[in-house]
Amino acid sequence: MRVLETVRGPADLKKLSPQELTDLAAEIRDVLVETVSRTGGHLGPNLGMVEITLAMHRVFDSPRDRLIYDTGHQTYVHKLLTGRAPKFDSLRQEGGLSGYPSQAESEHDIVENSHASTSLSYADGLAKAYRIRKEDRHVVALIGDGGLTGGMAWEALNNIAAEKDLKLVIIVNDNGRSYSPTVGGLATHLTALRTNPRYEKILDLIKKNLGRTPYVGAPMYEVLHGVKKGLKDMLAPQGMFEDLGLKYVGPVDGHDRQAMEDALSKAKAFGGPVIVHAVTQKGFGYAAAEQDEEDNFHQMRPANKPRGWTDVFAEELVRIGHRRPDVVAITAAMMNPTGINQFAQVFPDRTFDVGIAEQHAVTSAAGLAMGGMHPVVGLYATFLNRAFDQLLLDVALHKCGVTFVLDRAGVTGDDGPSHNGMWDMSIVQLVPGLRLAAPRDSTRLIELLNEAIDVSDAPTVVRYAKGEVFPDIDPIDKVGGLDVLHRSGTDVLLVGIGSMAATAMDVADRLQAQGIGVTVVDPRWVKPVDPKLIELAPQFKLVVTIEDNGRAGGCGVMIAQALRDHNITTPVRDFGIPQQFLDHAKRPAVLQQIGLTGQQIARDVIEAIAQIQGTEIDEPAAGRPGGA
Ligand SMILES: Cc1ncc(C[n+]2csc(CCOP(=O)(O)OP(=O)(O)O)c2C)c(N)n1
Ligand SMILES: CC(=O)[C@@H](O)[C@H](O)COP(=O)(O)O
Ligand SMILES: [Mg+2]
Repeated sequence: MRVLETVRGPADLKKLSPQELTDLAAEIRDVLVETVSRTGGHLGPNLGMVEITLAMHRVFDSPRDRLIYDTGHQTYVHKLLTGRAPKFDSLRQEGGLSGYPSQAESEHDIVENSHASTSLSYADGLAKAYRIRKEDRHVVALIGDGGLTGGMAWEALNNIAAEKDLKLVIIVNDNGRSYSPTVGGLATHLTALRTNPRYEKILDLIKKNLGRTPYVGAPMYEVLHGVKKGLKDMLAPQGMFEDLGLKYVGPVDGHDRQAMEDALSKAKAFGGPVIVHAVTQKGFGYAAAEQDEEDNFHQMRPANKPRGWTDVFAEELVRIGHRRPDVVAITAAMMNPTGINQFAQVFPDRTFDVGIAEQHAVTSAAGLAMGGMHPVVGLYATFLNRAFDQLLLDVALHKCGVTFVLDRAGVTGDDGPSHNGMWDMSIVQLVPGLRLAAPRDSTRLIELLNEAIDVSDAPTVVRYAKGEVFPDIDPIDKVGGLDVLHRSGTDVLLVGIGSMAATAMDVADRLQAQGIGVTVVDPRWVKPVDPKLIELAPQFKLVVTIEDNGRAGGCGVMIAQALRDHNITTPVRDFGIPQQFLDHAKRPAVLQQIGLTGQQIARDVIEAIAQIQGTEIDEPAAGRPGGA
């Protein structure tokens, strides 16, 4: 029987011998490689977390002691050790294990949000609560070197450093990478702590000399190895953590389970905030991941990935860069995933990776614009949430010409509720002067990106979905700023927004088959509302909008408001993502669940038209969230 099969929870770990623990680590790595290669997910980060997670669960008593993981993408080992090994095959599958912590899955899980740099704030709050309630519990927060480049982490550290009696252990999992190598002064400092030349030289000297002394030498070196941390503390440059007033333990070899347990036990005994600096390698123990230059298999990439929206953007941005020397690109630690790496290869001096620091990225972009540049900020749509105030009052208030390119907009699916790009078109509606574009295909993405960077007195946003780019849908006509995509009558004016234009075409065909005349338009620029839409609406019985964004404050709501503002009474049905947190599943499955497929929308529209005409329909549509 495999050791892993004997581990039904953390308590079982404490009974294992050193050899069994070594065997267990190897078994876990085999399971990770075999499963994640099939299901997709974060293989690299989790291969780097095997010994650390074992040590965490052997030194602390989860769930009495709370274990918090920053971003949460590195919790597969935690899941395997907390009773979920039998279900691990269902990772990231619909109805299966989430790729992130899930309170519904286990009492050992607490933070579900996959947005980085939040763990220390949760830990600060939790530890204060236990102190007030006089509960003798530890809080352990694991944060990566990438997570530490986020501003929230430093806000939290500033507070934690002042609370000398918080039972809080912070493990910095320092593998030197976010996706790509971690950037900035912090990364440099962590490297200094990790590889202090004086320390390494002295240690090598001791190792060499002692190694030559028979019998006594080797054991003596082991003794020194045990005091290695002390040596390191003494020789390493005073860390900023200690300058902050935080107790610092390390650097510790994060793949040496015993060393990690010793360090965590020391930290636990301290009884106040302690930072344990663990040095690991992303992808450790699996050569293909260790040698993967791009991102050490941070996120499994399909072998033959089809041409996607990101590729179209990446190539066009390089073309723009050649003709517009004022254009610069900014990424928040996601150079490759956003496609900005191609611009960086050609224009390295005009590319800025600011770390996982979206707020800084946006306000720095405002500064760059004030200085005469035209920044293009590449983010995942969901991560713009974090920089709303900066967009509103640093960029838009000053009428800065900054272009935001939001990838992974709409339902992304696999990465769970906090990764869907379902809030961006709602929050940008609130920004005065901002212009929002939603391309339906690659031709429109290229057009709209070029139109956006020509706007120099307001923020512009271009947003598109995850994955494969949709086939071009050429317009049959143009009316003002509207592309007319289908024309079979004036019962329904169907506004297909961005990637949902293809769905709108499907709906139009289904309605036409039922004798309902439809005109499908794509506004391309969805904010401000195109005056032509307002002019056309009275000619129709019903206006229908379809968007891959939350319905609350979405484009549909804004179009309905614009019609009301012009005293137009044509009713509007807005279809979008219901304002819910959506469980992980593949995108098509989620769209089906929320009623955002052509068939479901067509059925709702037929019902609506029947109500308007006062006629009966054969089979009333079953109620569904997306069309409500
Ligand atoms: C606010 C935010 N921006 C970007 C991301 C995308 N992202 C996911 S994991 C990751 C890198 C995390 O690096 P690190 O914290 O060092 O953890 P590691 O993967 O190295 O273990 C990034 C940038 C995110 N989850 N949250
Ligand atoms: C954890 C994280 O934020 C990303 O790694 C996330 O998994 C996005 O994955 P994609 O790049 O595949 O959309
Ligand atoms: Mg890292």
